[in-house]
Amino acid sequence: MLVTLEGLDGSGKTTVWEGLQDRYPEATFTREPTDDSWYGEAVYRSIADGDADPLAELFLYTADHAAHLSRVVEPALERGDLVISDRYSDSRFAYQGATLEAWSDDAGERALEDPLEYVVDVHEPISIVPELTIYLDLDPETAAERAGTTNKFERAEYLASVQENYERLLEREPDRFVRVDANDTPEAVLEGVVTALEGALETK
Ligand SMILES: Nc1ncnc2c1ncn2[C@@H]1O[C@H](COP(=O)(O)OP(=O)(O)OP(=O)(O)O)[C@@H](O)[C@H]1O
Ligand SMILES: Cc1cn([C@H]2C[C@H](O)[C@@H](COP(=O)(O)O)O2)c(=O)[nH]c1=O
Repeated sequence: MLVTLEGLDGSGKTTVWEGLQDRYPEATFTREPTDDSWYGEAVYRSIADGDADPLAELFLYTADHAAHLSRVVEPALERGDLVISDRYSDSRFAYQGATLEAWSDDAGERALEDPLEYVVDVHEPISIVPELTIYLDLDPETAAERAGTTNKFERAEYLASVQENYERLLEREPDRFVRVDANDTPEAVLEGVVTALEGALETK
């Protein structure tokens, strides 16, 4: 079963992902962007470039996703593992959807009518939809504060448009997403996530 953790920068995904490793020692834990491939390295170069081309950046992230799927996710699912990924396709839908929304304002004829839908469509033939996605819900100001504004995405204004996109995704697929309040203590957030995960494992 493929389970993904999503939310704004600083919402606590990595803290939860690390906490889950003690609870589910047999599971495969992975992340996007990948941190052990040249595809992931290319993505991190793009993140560090405040002037990166937004469309090129989308396809760098998507290339990293394709390699992540074929090298890590699919083999683990074929073994029957529980796979838990810290970020996955929804991050692209929400983040690159927001970046491309801003880009479209000045793109003239190249403007995308609905950037989020465009990014979803790019993934449709190549990706695997998670069975459960846990959304750690936190307001953009607290998220930016917790994240410490270390990269170009971690600004409250940008995160507000990312949050709007996440809300659209939750509305589209209410059965796949479970919302967990990320304002709680780290321990309470982890318990909320474990409860959601146990529920999904039971109905499997
Ligand atoms: N529930 C919580 N309450 C308060 N602080 C938290 C909570 N969870 C995590 N933090 C703190 O917030 C910061 C960001 O947490 P974390 O790295 O887990 O977030 P993230 O969602 O993975 O961020 P990013 O997407 O930027 O990697 C860390 O300093 C972490 O200790
Ligand atoms: C997978 C993915 C990530 N991002 C952004 C979100 C973060 O600001 C950075 C790095 O992620 P991390 O979890 O903080 O290490 O990349 C993105 O814009 N699109 C994506 O698909």
